[in-house]
Amino acid sequence: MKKYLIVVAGGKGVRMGGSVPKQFLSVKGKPVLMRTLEAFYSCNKGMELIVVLPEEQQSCWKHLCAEHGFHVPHKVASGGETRFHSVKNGLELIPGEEGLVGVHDGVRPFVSAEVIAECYRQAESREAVVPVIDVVETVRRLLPDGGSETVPRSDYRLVQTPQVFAVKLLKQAYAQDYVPQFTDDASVVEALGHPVYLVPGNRENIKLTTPFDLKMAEALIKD
Ligand SMILES: Nc1ccn([C@@H]2O[C@H](COP(=O)(O)OP(=O)(O)OP(=O)(O)O)[C@@H](O)[C@H]2O)c(=O)n1
Ligand SMILES: C[C@](O)(CO)[C@H](O)COP(=O)(O)O
Repeated sequence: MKKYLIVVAGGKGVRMGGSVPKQFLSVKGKPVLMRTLEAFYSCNKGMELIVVLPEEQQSCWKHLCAEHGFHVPHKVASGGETRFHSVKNGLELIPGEEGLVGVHDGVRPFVSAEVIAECYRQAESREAVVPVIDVVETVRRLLPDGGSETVPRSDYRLVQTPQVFAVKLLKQAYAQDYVPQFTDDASVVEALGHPVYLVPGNRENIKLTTPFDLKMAEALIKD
């Protein structure tokens, strides 16, 4: 079955701050986005990769690829106003309705080969698959009166990417109008009434969101 991956890197990185877009930040000598693409390419060289980047960053990306001798084949789509709009732009580069498509955050370079394989494998029958991890701390919910209460953490999971779907289903989902509750792809698919199947993610698969996460990233790289 044909496999696609949309790697979204069209955000502003406000929480990371700094002048270099976070997907281009160097972690142990290599830009984060290259590490992310390599994680998928080393698993499956036949997967078609689509990178979504803000238009104004695309020439910088081209230069970085030349500078690092980066030859993982990929197409480039333009970033949108929100993650939803960026995914939608990436989907436009996928012809027809056959196959499976994953959506992955460009700033999650530590996804494991096992998680990638399992997400795509389960999507063949489930059509909508999301990797999640357990919550390892106690969770409190804030109450309207200003107080708070502990909630059962076993009722919750933390959501990662890649989220993998049947192409036909994801295209149908992204034809809906945007609402701010669409914070990931599963929420867009669920709005159609389609169930989402959960598989175990890997704890290292952090989203590089703040400067602290960069320190974690440096520590996670073995080479
Ligand atoms: N308009 C947007 C917004 C986000 N993303 C991507 O979605 C992923 C997850 O988003 P997040 O980590 O929240 O990135 P930013 O939106 O860039 O971060 P911030 O909210 O701090 O600005 C990132 O790879 C980001 O580039 C995107 O492609 N297009
Ligand atoms: C898609 C996502 O990575 C799942 O955890 C996450 O929702 C993206 O982060 P954002 O801050 O909502 O853009």
